Amino acid sequence: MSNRWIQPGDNVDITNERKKCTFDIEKMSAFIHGGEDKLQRRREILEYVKSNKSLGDPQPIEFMTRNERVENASRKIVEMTNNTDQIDGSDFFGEGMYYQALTMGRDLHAMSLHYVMFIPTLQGQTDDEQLDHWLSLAIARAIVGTYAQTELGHGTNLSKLETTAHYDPKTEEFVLNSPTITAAKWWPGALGKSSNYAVVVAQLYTQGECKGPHPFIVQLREMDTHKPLKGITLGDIGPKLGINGSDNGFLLFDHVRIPRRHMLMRYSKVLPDGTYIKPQHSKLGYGTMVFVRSIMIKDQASQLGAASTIAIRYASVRRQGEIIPNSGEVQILDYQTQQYRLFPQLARAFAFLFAAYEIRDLYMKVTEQLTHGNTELLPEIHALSSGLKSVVSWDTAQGIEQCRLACGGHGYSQASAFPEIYGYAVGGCTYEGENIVMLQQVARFLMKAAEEVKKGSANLAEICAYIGRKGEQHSRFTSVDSYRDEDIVSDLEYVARQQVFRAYEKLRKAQQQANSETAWNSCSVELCKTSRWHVRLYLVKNFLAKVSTAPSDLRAVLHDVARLYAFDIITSSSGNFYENGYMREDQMNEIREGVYKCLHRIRPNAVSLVDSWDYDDRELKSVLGRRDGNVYPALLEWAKQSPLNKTEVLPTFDKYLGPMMREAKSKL
Ligand SMILES: CC/C=C\C/C=C\C/C=C\C/C=C\C/C=C\C/C=C/C(=O)SCCNC(=O)CCNC(=O)[C@H](O)C(C)(C)COP(=O)(O)OP(=O)(O)OC[C@H]1O[C@@H](n2cnc3c(N)ncnc32)[C@H](O)[C@@H]1OP(=O)(O)O
Ligand SMILES: Cc1cc2nc3c(=O)[nH]c(=O)nc-3n(C[C@H](O)[C@H](O)[C@H](O)COP(=O)(O)OP(=O)(O)OC[C@H]3O[C@@H](n4cnc5c(N)ncnc54)[C@H](O)[C@@H]3O)c2cc1C
Repeated sequence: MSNRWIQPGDNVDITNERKKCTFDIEKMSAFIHGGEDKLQRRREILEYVKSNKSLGDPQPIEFMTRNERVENASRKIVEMTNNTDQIDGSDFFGEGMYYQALTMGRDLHAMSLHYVMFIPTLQGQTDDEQLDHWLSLAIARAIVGTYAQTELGHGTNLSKLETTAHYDPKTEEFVLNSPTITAAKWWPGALGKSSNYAVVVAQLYTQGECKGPHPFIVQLREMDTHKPLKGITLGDIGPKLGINGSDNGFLLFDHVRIPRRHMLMRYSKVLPDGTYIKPQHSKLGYGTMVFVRSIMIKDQASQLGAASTIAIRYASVRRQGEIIPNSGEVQILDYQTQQYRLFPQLARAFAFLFAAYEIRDLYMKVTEQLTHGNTELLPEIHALSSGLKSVVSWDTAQGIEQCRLACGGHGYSQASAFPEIYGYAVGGCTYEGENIVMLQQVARFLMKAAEEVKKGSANLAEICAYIGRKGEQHSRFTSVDSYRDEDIVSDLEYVARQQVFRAYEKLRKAQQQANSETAWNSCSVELCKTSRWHVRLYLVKNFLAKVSTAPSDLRAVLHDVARLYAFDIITSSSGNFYENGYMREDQMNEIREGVYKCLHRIRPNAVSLVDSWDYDDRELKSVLGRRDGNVYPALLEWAKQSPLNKTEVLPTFDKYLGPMMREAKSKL
């Protein structure tokens, strides 16, 4: 089989790995990315990005100051969006995200929120007339916007946001105000210096009543000078753990007046006389968050896939220590511990990517239904997107860190790209809803389903139908080889169902002794566990189902990866499976052996599996993970670019170290 990843001059070890591959990598890449046509488009976009020198960085961004990063990112995003004819703009999830990943990397930029939240909010929250006016301006880039919801004092609890929008029927205007310091908007991406417009979420007051948080479109800066408008104070919030190419900002209003029609009125409205028309569903205004939570799953999968690619490629070229004395140093990928550390990360990346396709499809279905006023699927998409966002971003952050550790000392260098990948991805545990909080949203959905089952209703959504099933009393497991996909699912369903009812009963008892909010809090650890099991079950089920749709010659290797994902979950929570004698220790030990078998089977294909994800060096931006495996000379070249190496002797020698040593010597 030809292998496009092998080229002359490559490291011998990585080339030998590629020669061992037992499947068609191009076919696997096409399966991973949704078909041959999609793969072909990726290659075309990559060629374009490589050919346009203005889309590149003048030096690795790790060596830039924050100001240089912000400037470099702004230059590139303008160049990138000058050339959107290179992609199918309607395919944000595929071509849009890939084009931006290749060009912008993981540092974010002046327009990240413009594309991820500002435009989607205009699309989702405006009425037809407003859409006509604002969308064309935003798409043409005549205005640059962000999404300003979180405040210094409140991010999670939206009902307590303090920014106010009082309606004045005399002038038909809203008056935006930040009555306290804690009302300052804080965090919105590109708010500090880049955006001149924002969707601002504020408490709407009309006819003397507060109607809760609503979105408004607000001009922040003068069009020509870019100076803040009167009554508006704003700026950058300073450096962060990651995404330092983005000017996340703060914003305060001092009685700023905006026209009535700047309230986004697709769902809620304020009429000229101040009459409030409420939305058909109270959470329709939260739609943009659901959208971002849904697209985050793919983004996170892609970060974990990248980390796995870097670590697995590096482990194939790094030789250290011997397994058999005096037989030569081995590739560190041959150590079982290394495989145990890395292959489950790759398996997770697959599981998350395949779930991302599902949530995208569900999101599109919900959007279509909403155009007909049908809100039936809102609770389901809210629960699934919240749950996946939480579990996936957590596992991704832990997985990236494992990949870094697995690369030893070089993993700690920014040359590896791990610090940047981690800094970028771990933000996902917090933004779009803090993970623990979002898990509790899932739990609300699950507790309602449990209540339905207790009442004898069989009318459960497919996603939680397992809660209503009787299920087996004992695992059907007899041997790893005969452990069928449906048995694996059935075992996970057992544990997930047990956990649902354990939390349900605990909550019910607590509610008999306290009010429902206090009761909820006293059960919230168990409730979060319930949500995690629900999501893990979903991920395993979906992964196995997706593998069954793969071309037949890819199924064996993918099945090993999917089983590793499932076995790893089962064995790392063995206690849950022993409960009520559902599984025996000898069965669990066999599944543990199954993990090692999977590692052994995946080993020869490991490099080719990560190659199949089709990351170009341009996207990985990692010296350790480079395609050709020539890591050591590249590390030396990378280090030479450090600004500290511009001169042989730093001023610090004349100022501090030189005098110190001279003085010490003179005293000897
Ligand atoms: C050029 C770029 C191209 C490509 C980019 C590539 C990739 C992009 C990928 C990633 C993004 C990259 C960069 C962006 C980086 C960062 C952006 C970050 C933005 C932000 O963070 S914006 C701010 C987000 N904020 C939050 O998420 C706040 C979290 N809080 C909440 O959501 C709610 O307050 C909370 C916690 C859900 C509670 O809400 P509330 O108090 O109002 O409700 P209740 O608890 O009383 O519940 C009532 C009821 O309503 C249900 N519900 C809640 N939310 C929803 C919803 N959204 N939809 C449907 N239903 C909802 C809830 O479950 C209850 O139901 P019940 O009564 O149980 O039936
Ligand atoms: C990188 C990044 C980018 C961001 N971009 C934007 C943006 O563009 N626009 C924007 O508006 N916002 C943005 N945010 C803000 C982000 O949405 C919030 O930080 C997030 O929603 C969490 O809210 P919080 O900061 O108030 O956390 P808090 O709610 O204060 O969380 C602190 C702790 O309290 C716990 N906690 C809070 N409430 C509960 C509860 N009810 N039950 C149990 N535990 C609870 C949490 O679990 C957490 O452990 C961004 C944040 C980051 C980190």
